[in-house]
Amino acid sequence: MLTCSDLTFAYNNQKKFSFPSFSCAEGDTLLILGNSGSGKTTLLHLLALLLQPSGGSIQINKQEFANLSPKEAAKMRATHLGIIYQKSHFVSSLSVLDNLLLANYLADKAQSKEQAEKLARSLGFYELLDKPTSLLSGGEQQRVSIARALMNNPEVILADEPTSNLDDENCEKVINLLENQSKNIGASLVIVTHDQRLKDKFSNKIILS
Ligand SMILES: Nc1ncnc2c1ncn2[C@@H]1O[C@H](COP(=O)(O)OP(=O)(O)OP(=O)(O)O)[C@@H](O)[C@H]1O
Repeated sequence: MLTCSDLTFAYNNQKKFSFPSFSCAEGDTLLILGNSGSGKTTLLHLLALLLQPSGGSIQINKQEFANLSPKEAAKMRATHLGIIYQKSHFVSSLSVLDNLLLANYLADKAQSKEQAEKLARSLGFYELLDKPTSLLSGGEQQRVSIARALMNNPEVILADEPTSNLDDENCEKVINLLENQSKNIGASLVIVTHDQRLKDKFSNKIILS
């Protein structure tokens, strides 16, 4: 269970944010909606422990994640969170398989080729495992990014605009994959989006203004 209460953040004196409190249970999905500039990416970066809040609390299964040192935050991010960024940020000199195994390595976990192959099968890119990531299409990169976020069976998955560049058919496919995979491992899925196609699909949502 992810619970955030009274989170505040300021880039400077002019740009201050007070976010609504919310929670997202295991296997559930939370949408963070809002217009451009409303603070969606800022909130996602707070949840990803890339920014530090000026106040409030971020808890995963009652453990506090706000106000960690940068070193602790990096460790917690690698072990408890799976992040799907808008851009994939793969290591282009490595194969798809090695990019997946890197997620294990960065979390100090044993590298599980078995887990990578299982995810590749269920996300439909098994035949790409030995390819360099530089040869992947946009849709393939997205599926590999989802698999990479799942490699360590995280408690929370954060997805930044996962459908923004997709047509209706692929939007539906990617959301279903994300939802099913998160449910499979009992993770809380948080999706930041301004994609209006998603807004009626989930009941748990917050709208930033
Ligand atoms: N490093 C920064 N320093 C100062 N202001 C910033 C910084 N980063 C973002 N902002 C401002 O904070 C506000 C929220 O930005 P944020 O990127 O969180 O919005 P968003 O809702 O994700 O927008 P979009 O949908 O366009 O990506 C914007 O007005 C932005 O200009």
